[in-house]
Formats: sequence, structure tokens, C-alpha cells
Amino acid sequence: MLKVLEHPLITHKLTQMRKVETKTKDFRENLDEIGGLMAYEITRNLPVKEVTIETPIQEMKTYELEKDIILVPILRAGLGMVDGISNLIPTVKVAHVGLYRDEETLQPHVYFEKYPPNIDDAVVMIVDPMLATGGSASAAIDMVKKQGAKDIRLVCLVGAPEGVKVIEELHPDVDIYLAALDEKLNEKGYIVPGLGDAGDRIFGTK
Ligand SMILES: O=c1ccn([C@@H]2O[C@H](COP(=O)(O)O)[C@@H](O)[C@H]2O)c(=O)[nH]1
Ligand SMILES: O=P(O)(O)OP(=O)(O)O
Ligand SMILES: [Mg+2]
Repeated sequence: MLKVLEHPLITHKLTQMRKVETKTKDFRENLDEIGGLMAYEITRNLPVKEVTIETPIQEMKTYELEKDIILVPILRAGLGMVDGISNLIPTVKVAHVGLYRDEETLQPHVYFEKYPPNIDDAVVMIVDPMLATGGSASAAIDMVKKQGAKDIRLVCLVGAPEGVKVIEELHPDVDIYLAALDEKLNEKGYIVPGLGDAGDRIFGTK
């Protein structure tokens, strides 16, 4: 399932991020805020369990989140989405998957991975601002599946049709959430019109 979260606030903030003149501080702040806005929608169908509690007035039956929620940012750029999303989810745990994309072959290379326990029974949200060829996201999904993850959602800001197709073909069980679906990839594997290299813009490395 592909869901493009169209909302005027998300679109406005993404427009600020896309502008070439937007500097690191504003880029990060907008990314953080979009993460928070997207979190509301992507958590809409989280499983809940019935619990009995005492209010100051009387006992009542109500609901709490049933499962652990594990955020998996794809380093580096995915780190920019962690605070905005985790601020909204009280019990979130954070795994890390380090991947860089070879500039020539566009193939992803793994350099780090660390997971909390019980990933097999958790709702796993993989986050990366950019879904380009789909190689990085697909590798990250393979990695969490190897750890036993079953309920997996992929949350990106900007996606290319090429990347969406790859995930839909290789991982039809994974729901994809985007803030925008752009036109295409260019010859260097960058999303067009996109916003450039998200990692470099977040961390000021170019
Ligand atoms: O326009 C772009 C395209 C890609 N990135 C970075 O690359 C990976 C995703 O690329 P895949 O080809 O889908 O593996 C992503 O982690 C971004 O960090 C980018 O920043 N901008
Ligand atoms: O996917 P990359 O190579 O652009 O990695 P980073 O997010 O570290 O810029
Ligand atoms: Mg990068």
C-alpha cells in the first residue's frame, strides 16, 4: 500500500526544504516538524489493547498501545526524522541501520546495525527522507526481516516512482508512506525535482 500524505502544512514545510537557498538550520527544523505531522497519520492504525484503569472518579475500561514501536532511521539522513516522530510516540525505541549509497553503482553498503530486543513482535517504522532507487530502503527492510520483524512500515518524505515500484515488488507486505511522490530519478540517481542530498543538507557536509 502506498499512501501520499497530502496536507497543506506538510506541503508548505516540504517546499521550504526543497528551496536551494534553505540553510541547514531551517532544513532540519522543517524535517523535524514534517516527521511529527506524518507520525499522526502513520500511527492511525496501531494496534491497541483493552485495559482497566482507575480514574480519580471510578474504574473504567479503555485502551493502550499494544505493541512496542521501533523506529529504524537509515543513517545518516533518517536521523533527521527521529525526534519529530518519537516526540509523538511515548514508548518508542530506536534501532540504527547505517547504509551509504555508492555514487557510481548506486548500490547500498551496510556499515552499522543495532536493534532493540523483541523486534519480531514490534511495529517497525523504517525512516529515510528519500526513496530514490529503493536500494537503501529495500536493504534496510531485508535487515529488519532477518531480525524477525513482521509488521514493517516505510516512512519517507520524497519518493520516486522507481523506488516505490522496487519496494512494492520486493516487499509487498510493507506499507509505504510519503509526503510527496516526485517525477523521476536523474542519471546520478537523485530524485527530480527532489531536494538534493538529504544527508548533506541535514549535516552541512557539502
Ligand atoms: O535525491 C536523493 C536521492 C537519494 N538520497 C540518499 O540516498 C538514499 C536513498 O537512495 P536509494 O537509491 O533509494 O538507495 C537515501 O538514504 C538518501 O540519503 C538523497 O539524499 N537524495
Ligand atoms: O545514502 P547516502 O549515501 O546519501 O548516505 P547519507 O544519508 O549518509 O548521506
Ligand atoms: Mg547522502
